[in-house]
Amino acid sequence: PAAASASRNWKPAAESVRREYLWAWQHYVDRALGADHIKPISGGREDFFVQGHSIGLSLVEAVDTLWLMEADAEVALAVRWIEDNLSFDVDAPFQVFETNIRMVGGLAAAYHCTGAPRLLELAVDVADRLLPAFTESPTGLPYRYVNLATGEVSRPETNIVEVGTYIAEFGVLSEWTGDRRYYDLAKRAMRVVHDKRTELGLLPHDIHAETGEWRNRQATVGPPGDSYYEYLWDGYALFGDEDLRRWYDTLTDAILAHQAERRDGLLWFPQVDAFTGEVLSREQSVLAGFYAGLLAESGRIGEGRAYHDAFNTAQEKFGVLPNSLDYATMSAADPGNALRPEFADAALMLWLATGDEIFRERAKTHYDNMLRTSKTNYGFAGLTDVTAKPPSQEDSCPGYWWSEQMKYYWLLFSDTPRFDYRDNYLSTEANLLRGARR
Ligand SMILES: O=C1NC[C@H](CO)[C@@H](O)[C@@H]1O
Ligand SMILES: [Ca+2]
Repeated sequence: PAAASASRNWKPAAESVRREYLWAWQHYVDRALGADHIKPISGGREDFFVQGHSIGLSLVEAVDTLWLMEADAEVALAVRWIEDNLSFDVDAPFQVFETNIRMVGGLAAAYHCTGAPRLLELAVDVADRLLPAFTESPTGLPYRYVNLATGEVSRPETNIVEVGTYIAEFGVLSEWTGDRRYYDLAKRAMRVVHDKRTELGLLPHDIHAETGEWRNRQATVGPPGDSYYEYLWDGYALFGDEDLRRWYDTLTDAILAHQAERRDGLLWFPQVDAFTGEVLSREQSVLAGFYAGLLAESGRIGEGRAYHDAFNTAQEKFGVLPNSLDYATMSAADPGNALRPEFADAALMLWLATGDEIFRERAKTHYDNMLRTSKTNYGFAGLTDVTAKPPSQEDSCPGYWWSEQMKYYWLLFSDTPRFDYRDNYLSTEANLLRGARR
């Protein structure tokens, strides 16, 4: 990357990230191998998708991170576990969105990095088990749940994230297998949502998969709006689909016109009524912070910088960002932090887009604060209150921790030869679907 300014020596930071990750990985292998989650304080195991039946979520999420860190023995162990143990023939309803971004995406990224054929077979296997959610829907908007063994679909009360966050994972499956069904089904759902935008060009976030009717009035760039917008741009960036770019630009122009607010020189994105533009809430989920990176990736660099500046003001105040803050009062609306990665996600995207060292500095602060507050007996723990002294931990470590922030820090600090810094793609779960240099 064209790091214009003379940058500091980032090697020690990169070595710290790799050391801490492999330390946590070893505890997962020793105490929770095959579990969806390790419980980092007690060393216990925890299920994510289906209570009582883990499918190795954290392991699948870790493969491409381990590979980028050149931890090849650990990659071999993880791939071997998947080849020997992973089966999606589970008679239970799985959430289609989470299963896609984590398992389809995790397996596709592992295949992209290692080339192990079983990984692609399993990505296709689980994607095929998700398809009834799309093909059974009268509108093309997928149901929220599908039974992976029987194909029974359920829960049509859904949202634009859970109907519109598939094109990256489904698109590479279509590219790698030649079967266009995945791409076409993912794109159709995105078109339905775009075509239902309001007069202002805004989108409410809740929708019904059977009637196609909006179920609320509020628009947000946070959950459950966020990755719908992200994947419009990503579908263009990955596959050159001009429809997706046009839909993205139409909706983004409307967001910048009606859903942005400058306050005390900082740029924020309040929740607004999609039909009238009235501001409904100035709470800002920490998950919305990814949007600073998306704006920068998609040519709105000034706005991307400004939004990251806003979240950085909050990081400077809180140390560890709360799950949700109210930017009118800069107070913690939800004082927990479930090890959310979005600030680091956006820092990486902004650094790749600008080469500006400030984003590496901000990500280093994010890492240092996480290390100081979340590290515990057998790994890294979410926090129940970032404002407590010291912040109070909870016995949980989410699957995305293994795929997201530690990978972002590693890519920002290591300059690893295994990553193409000029031509790459990381999904909303940070799954590497383009740019692995084997
Ligand atoms: O898009 C996502 N939303 C929620 C998680 C991280 O906060 C993660 O699963 C992913 O980044
Ligand atoms: Ca994301």
